[in-house]
Amino acid sequence: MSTTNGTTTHAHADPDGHFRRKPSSFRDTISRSPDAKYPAEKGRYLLYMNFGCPWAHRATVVRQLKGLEGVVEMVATDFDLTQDGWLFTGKNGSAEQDPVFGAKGLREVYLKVQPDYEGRYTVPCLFDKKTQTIVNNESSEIIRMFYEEFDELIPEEFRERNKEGGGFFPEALRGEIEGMNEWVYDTVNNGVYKCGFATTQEAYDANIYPLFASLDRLEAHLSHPNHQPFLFGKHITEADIRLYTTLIRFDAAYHTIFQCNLKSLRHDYPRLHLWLRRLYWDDTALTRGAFRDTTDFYAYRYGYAKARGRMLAKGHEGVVVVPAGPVVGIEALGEGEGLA
Ligand SMILES: N[C@@H](CCC(=O)N[C@@H](CS)C(=O)NCC(=O)O)C(=O)O
Repeated sequence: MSTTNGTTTHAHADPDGHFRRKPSSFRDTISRSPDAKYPAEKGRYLLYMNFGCPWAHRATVVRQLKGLEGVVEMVATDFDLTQDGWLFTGKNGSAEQDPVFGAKGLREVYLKVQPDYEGRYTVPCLFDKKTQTIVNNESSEIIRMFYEEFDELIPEEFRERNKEGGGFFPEALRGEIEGMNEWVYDTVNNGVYKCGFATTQEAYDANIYPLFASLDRLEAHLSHPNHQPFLFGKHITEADIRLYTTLIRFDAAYHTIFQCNLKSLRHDYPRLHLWLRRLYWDDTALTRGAFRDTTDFYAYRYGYAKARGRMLAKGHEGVVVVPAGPVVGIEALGEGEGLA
């Protein structure tokens, strides 16, 4: 985090060239219990998000998968991240202005809630309209609240306990899902940022190979009969949701703009690619188009191109990080493909 002209801006890499994501600040919980500090209530909570951010995407896709559209309000900022943070502009899917405070941007919302707040003004951000506080701005926790805590307020078929397979975070698979979350977060979800925001060759090289080792590991994981069509079998779980929001951005933005280009998903990972296409194109009762509806490729191309440009312009003008890929410079000719 740095301050220029009294304006808080977003830092990328630390002085050693490595990007390190800072922990989220608001960590309260909404609960199904009526006497909780934040009880689940229809219309009480609001999710600030935008269509570019993969962490916000986790929350928007779960909100739609759970049928929570009429229960938790959603307000989009513009996906164009400015010097002043996320803004309400009326463009790029954004609301004209913040519906609660009439704020022009998300920073103002954070500062209304906590005037001495010094963290980042991030999406997703789950806001309580009744007490005018931010309940939580950590996507991994917001999605878990969405799985179960609002279940009394939605139709029977969307409730976790009524789902064959036990829902998005089933008891029997918790250990395995948590295990996968850990390495996928570090090397894939956040790994792409560590490559794209690296400002030294050393930082990029330290992260690009672990990223592709993890994609290879995921490809191998999907070859197991118990791991099809989804990562843990017949039912979509949290592991699928958390992987989707990164992989749907992969070829469009991370491969090109963040230099994660040893391989592409569409040409080099047939199982992962099929897994991704199935989620994106599904219109059955399983997802009702939730993955596709919450996906916006232009937001990814624009948002990451701008973010990397801004990073280089801010004191890193001379930086050259040489991309590692493609791993094969040019494919060899096959039998009979030569000119002679
Ligand atoms: N740990 C957070 C990360 C959220 C996050 O980093 N969001 C980014 C957008 S992708 C953001 O709002 N950045 C604004 C900024 O840094 O000013 C989560 O998973 O919810």
